[in-house]
Amino acid sequence: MKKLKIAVQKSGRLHDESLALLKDCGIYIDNGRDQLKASATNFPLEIYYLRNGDIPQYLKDGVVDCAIIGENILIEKGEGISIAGRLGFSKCRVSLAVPKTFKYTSIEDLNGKRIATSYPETTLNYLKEKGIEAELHIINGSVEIAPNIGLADAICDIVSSGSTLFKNNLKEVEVILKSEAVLAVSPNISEKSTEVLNKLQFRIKSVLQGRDSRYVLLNAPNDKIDDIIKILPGMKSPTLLPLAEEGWSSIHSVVNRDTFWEVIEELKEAGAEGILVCPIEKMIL
Ligand SMILES: Nc1ncnc2c1ncn2[C@@H]1O[C@H](COP(=O)(O)OP(=O)(O)OP(=O)(O)O)[C@@H](O)[C@H]1O
Ligand SMILES: O=P(O)(O)OC[C@H]1O[C@H](OP(=O)(O)OP(=O)(O)O)[C@H](O)[C@@H]1O
Ligand SMILES: [Mg+2]
Repeated sequence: MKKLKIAVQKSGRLHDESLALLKDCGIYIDNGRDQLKASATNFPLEIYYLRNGDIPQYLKDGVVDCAIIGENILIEKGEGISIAGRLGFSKCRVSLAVPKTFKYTSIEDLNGKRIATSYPETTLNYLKEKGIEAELHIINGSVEIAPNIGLADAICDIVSSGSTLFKNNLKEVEVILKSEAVLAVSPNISEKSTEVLNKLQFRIKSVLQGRDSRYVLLNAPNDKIDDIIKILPGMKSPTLLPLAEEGWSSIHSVVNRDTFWEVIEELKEAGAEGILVCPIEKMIL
């Protein structure tokens, strides 16, 4: 089978979780730490370790078929590259920020100002859309320092927890876009490689659905079953099994990770006992 070429960030914020995702997909990679290229031993996949910022060009040129990349980089320079799926990690936003002392009331306040950024296209497009003209200073890192050293009046950069802005006496004033890691696909991918990509995507989806869900098992007296089942959605409907003790049953179901504490409280109130919550490795709907 033809090998699918996938780009993964060589080092940085996306690297570890990208490899963990492939591992959870059951893909084993023959790895030397400083290798630029590696092969999976049990799946037709070749991994290219590249810089996140360089990956769009490799996708456009068809050097790689697909990539795990920050969505914000695709928005900046990924024209023509499609997104096959969102991966749920490296969540952040690209925002405009100004010094805390700047009396900011609206985007109009940035007219004629100097803005430092590593994302010139994203910044310019946003300003253009709002009818604002500003002078851009393109820098590759430590953008948040620019206002403090007199290089710019404002910045446009990645914000996650906000602690870098806070440490540099800046405040976020406009969110331009939200981003997370995505699976991006080259416009030049071949039909044969698309077949492998579809298999990979199926595995990724099963892993992500599993990560988002919890398997819940509980015991309940039979006269409480109807009330409990109303609380539990399940994949199709909850599983119901009789316990050895007469008049009792075991109920199994799948609950969303983000809501399961609330669901557990409701279940207890409805008469559930001995509740177990287990992780799900893969979930295929
Ligand atoms: N603080 C953060 N919190 C969450 N996600 C982030 C954060 N900073 C960056 N990201 C996301 O992770 C991606 C990679 O960031 P990182 O700083 O590791 O590399 P980079 O500077 O974009 O790239 P390169 O690999 O080219 O050096 C970004 O494009 C963004 O999508
Ligand atoms: O809101 P926060 O949680 O503080 O995160 C935001 C910071 O994270 C990123 O930098 P990173 O740590 O990746 O350093 P880099 O500039 O070397 O890429 C980004 O460029 C911001 O500076
Ligand atoms: Mg960074």
